[in-house]
Amino acid sequence: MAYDEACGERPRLLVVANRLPVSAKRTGENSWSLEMSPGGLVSGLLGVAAQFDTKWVGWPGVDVYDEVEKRALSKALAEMKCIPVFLNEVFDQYYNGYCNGILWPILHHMGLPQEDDNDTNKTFQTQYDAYKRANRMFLDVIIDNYEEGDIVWCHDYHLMFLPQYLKEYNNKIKVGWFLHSPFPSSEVYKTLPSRSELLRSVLTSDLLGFHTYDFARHFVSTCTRILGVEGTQEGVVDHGRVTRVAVFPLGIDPDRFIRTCKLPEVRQQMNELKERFAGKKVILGVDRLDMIKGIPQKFLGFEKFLEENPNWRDKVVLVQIAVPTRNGVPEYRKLKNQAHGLVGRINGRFGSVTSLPIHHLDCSVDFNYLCALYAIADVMLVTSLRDGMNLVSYEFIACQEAKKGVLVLSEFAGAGQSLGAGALLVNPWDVTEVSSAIKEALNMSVEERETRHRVNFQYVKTYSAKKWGDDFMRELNETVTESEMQIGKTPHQLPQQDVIQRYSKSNNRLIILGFCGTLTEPMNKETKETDLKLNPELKGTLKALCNDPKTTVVVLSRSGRDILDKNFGEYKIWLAAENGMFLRHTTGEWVTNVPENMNLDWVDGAKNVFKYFTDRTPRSFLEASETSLVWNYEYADAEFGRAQARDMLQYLWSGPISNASVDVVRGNNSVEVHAMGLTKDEDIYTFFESETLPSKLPLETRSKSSANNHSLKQKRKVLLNVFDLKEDNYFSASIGQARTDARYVIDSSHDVVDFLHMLTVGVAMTRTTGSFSDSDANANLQHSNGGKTKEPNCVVC
Ligand SMILES: O=P(O)(O)OC[C@H]1O[C@H](O[C@H]2O[C@H](CO)[C@@H](O)[C@H](O)[C@H]2O)[C@H](O)[C@@H](O)[C@@H]1O
Ligand SMILES: O=c1ccn([C@@H]2O[C@H](COP(=O)(O)OP(=O)(O)O)[C@@H](O)[C@H]2O)c(=O)[nH]1
Repeated sequence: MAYDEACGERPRLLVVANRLPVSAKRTGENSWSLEMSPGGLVSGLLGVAAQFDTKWVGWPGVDVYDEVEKRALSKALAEMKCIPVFLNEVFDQYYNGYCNGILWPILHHMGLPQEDDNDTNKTFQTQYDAYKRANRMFLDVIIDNYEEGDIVWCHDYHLMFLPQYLKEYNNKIKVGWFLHSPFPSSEVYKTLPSRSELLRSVLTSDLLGFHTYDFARHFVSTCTRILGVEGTQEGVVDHGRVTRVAVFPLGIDPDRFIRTCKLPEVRQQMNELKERFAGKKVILGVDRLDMIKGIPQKFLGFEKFLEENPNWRDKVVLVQIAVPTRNGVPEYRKLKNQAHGLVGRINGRFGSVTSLPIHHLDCSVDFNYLCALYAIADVMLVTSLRDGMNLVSYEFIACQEAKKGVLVLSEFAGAGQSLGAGALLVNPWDVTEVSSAIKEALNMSVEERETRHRVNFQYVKTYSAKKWGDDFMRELNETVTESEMQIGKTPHQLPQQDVIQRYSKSNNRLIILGFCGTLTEPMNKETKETDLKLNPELKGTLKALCNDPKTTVVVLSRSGRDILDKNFGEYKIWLAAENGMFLRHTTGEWVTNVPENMNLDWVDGAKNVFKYFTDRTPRSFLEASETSLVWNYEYADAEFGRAQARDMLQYLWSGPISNASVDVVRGNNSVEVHAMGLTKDEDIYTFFESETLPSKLPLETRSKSSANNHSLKQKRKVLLNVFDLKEDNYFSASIGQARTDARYVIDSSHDVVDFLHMLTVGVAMTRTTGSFSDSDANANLQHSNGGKTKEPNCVVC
């Protein structure tokens, strides 16, 4: 269902992109002609606009300084729902400079150009300043046109500062950002001066979209490496704030192409073209004349084909439409000369008086003619060296219902991931491979062409631009709703005073405590698992709590039996080692809680991988037990630690744990693998909350561990009865973590010491005076809050 159908009315949308869908050309004083703008971004977005109440904000394609003229052009554009941003004097340094001279090559793995020492008016810094200024100019226009509730969808690398500016202006605006180009590997991105500021700004958006998983993965890993933030399944997490990162492959409006191919005038153009190329197969190329499109590589591949297949020389023609683009950038001007040189060489080598193998046009063509060309071509040749999507490939397929020609497609275009099944994929750098693919395409049987075409045609029909827009908007709305709910769920400080009062009055109490970070003495960067020690300040308090016959104290830890024995041997306490795999009664004997048939074959292999990374990551450490492995890099360099964790997970998934029944938990600063179904740290907080246990198991593992769930439910039932743990009758608190399933938070392990101490004081006072008053509590506690009325029986920290 489309988004608008679900909501009843069309949502208002401001689409903000560098280019408006129409560009103005001055035809006289105060008069303009408006032409369709080139490029896939515009084509793609045109397919989206209908289902929203859309207005476009963007550069109109010309400089206009005179206010009267500005008003006239704005009026003409308003009829097309377009709002101009007049960039004028900023344009050159912003668009030719920072956007297309610096960002574009970086995004496409082409490296930063050398800064020109002689031109002090045009440096990285001046271009960067212009870029920021231009982004502010977009903001100003948006502010003038924004109405409450509008969704603002920013597009592409031209507008990386806009999300931050928008959120600074009004944090409530729903902001999405979509990148139409690829996102590079962090190794390439990190060469960019000002790399962090751009990432930070983009991360203020609610939703970030990319064409492919590769680009999204590069983005997330770049953020983790450069900013030291956390990368998760959902996206990027920074100080508890999640920026959702997702994949939305753009498509086209296929029906527009199918309809156009049926128009009489287009049929007429097709006939003319067929006549013009009678007796020859037509290979078609349609690209902006951009370095990323691999036009020289295409010519070299074609030259090789002609060289090696003399019988084809007068039977094939390559028609290349090279749409002029970004002439203000020196690299593009050089490319034009290079392309012309190659065309001259190849035509000179293989042409004759009456026929030329390459027809190269330095111009754009109108839409109808483009459709006619797509429709009559036998082969479409796309050799991009790197390309966000490449919609030309889609358009060709949409126009080939009758002919069922072959798409030869670069594996480095985003489209390679969607149309790879029906296309012949090539590495454009490999001229021999391109040449062979041309040959294969030209000789392909009708049956094979039909099968390949069917696959791709189905894809192009289904994954349209409309679907792309719907999916992005739906995700944006869901993301915003979820994050609003998350804010509502942020836990409050533990109401210590209230807990103490009710704890004192209760006759049957259960305290469940963690160990590391809860009861341990303060740790430093060098602390190892084996060195963990119970905080000496707690000894007396813990003894008092354990010796109280009305109180049962449990320490539930990830640590192994040895460590717990060493620290708690002298206490009358329950110990649950390895997250409950081993239990020790207050009398001191350990019992195993491991299911008999549990397969632990994976442990040794995984341990080697953990050890490898521990050895190579200074200040990280490994906690290994019989059933679980935890690699902790809390004290390692944050950026390096995260990068290592990611690599480690990749090794683990592809090797030792690929077929094992394990849970993998990616913590803030740790990677944990444990036998499936064991309680994870955070599960204890939800254990008493609801009937569905454990709450956090990933969907795909739930069914496998249903037997385990059943036994957990049983245990829960027993505990609920014994301790009378009604819903409101217990208090769970996590230490210093904002994102938690616990109901409350306690700021630090110091506060845990104070709080546990106060529990014993409360009991003593109640015993001597019969009550524990607010003033008693206030005299002793720094952190206190108002709270509930029922008697608490359970405290989980
Ligand atoms: O506006 P220009 O500087 O003339 O450039 C035209 C567009 O080029 C880029 O297009 C990208 O978007 C397409 C649609 O998502 C995608 O298929 C293609 O692979 C990309 O190169 C650029 O990203 C756009 O902003 C430009 O408008
Ligand atoms: O003379 C032309 C030839 C092509 N196109 C359009 O330009 C877009 C190119 O998009 P693509 O995604 O392939 O690459 P981009 O140019 O955006 O990098 C396609 O929609 C083409 O229909 C155009 O406007 N004029």
